[in-house]
Amino acid sequence: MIVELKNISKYYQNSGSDKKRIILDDLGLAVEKGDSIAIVGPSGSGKSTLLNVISSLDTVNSGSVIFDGEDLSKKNEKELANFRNQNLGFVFQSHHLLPQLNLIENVLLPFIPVKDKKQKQEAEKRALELLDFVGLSELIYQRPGQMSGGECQRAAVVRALIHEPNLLLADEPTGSLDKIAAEQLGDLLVSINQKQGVSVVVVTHSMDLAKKMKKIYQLEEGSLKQLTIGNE
Ligand SMILES: Nc1ncnc2c1ncn2[C@@H]1O[C@H](COP(=O)(O)OP(=O)(O)OP(=O)(O)O)[C@@H](O)[C@H]1O
Repeated sequence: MIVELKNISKYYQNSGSDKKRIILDDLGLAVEKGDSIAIVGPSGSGKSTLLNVISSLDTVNSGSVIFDGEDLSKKNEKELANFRNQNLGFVFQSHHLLPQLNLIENVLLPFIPVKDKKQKQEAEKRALELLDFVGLSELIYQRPGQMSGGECQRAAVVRALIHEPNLLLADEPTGSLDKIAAEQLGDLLVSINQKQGVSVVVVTHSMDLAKKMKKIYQLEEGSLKQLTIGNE
């Protein structure tokens, strides 16, 4: 098991009243090693909140997040930051590549502070392998402005994988892509899961993307219900 959410509740206090707005209600979820999971649900149902709870970027009112057997609520901020750096990769709706850097520089950005020469060389080797894996080898000296939206988003996936995370968390990764680029990105997430052995949790409005994952959960009224249409 990679992550287990146990009895998670999260609410916001409505301003000016005593009423609580419950977002996650005694929710449970298990992410097994090798899983690929889609979370779908209406807008505002709490999908991004749930993803942020998994990564401990957001706090909960009760319940626990267990990652590789460790309870994340026992960690302080610095330990949590280290934990995220070591274990998680993130992809968002926008690629967040820096426009003034070329593709390879963007991907290797996390390694700028690293002093160890060997570690830097290994990162560079891995970056080139991953860029080849996602079909971007030809573009390594291009800047984001010279690349398509789909290419930028695939580059963002490479950047998320550069430090070999166990779990990739993606929030609407195809939200700003056209149909063909979205299809390619979905297929890329599947091959990362199957060939690189990275577990994937993706939040999406797109059933086309969700159906590529092994399991699909619908988030509604604070709870998750597994749908039977996953690709398992
Ligand atoms: N800091 C906050 N204070 C109060 N309410 C909040 C806060 N952050 C989020 N919410 C509410 O929590 C609910 C869940 O938000 P969230 O972004 O997780 O939904 P979502 O399912 O990802 O939505 P979408 O599909 O539209 O992106 C929303 O109704 C939002 O207004």
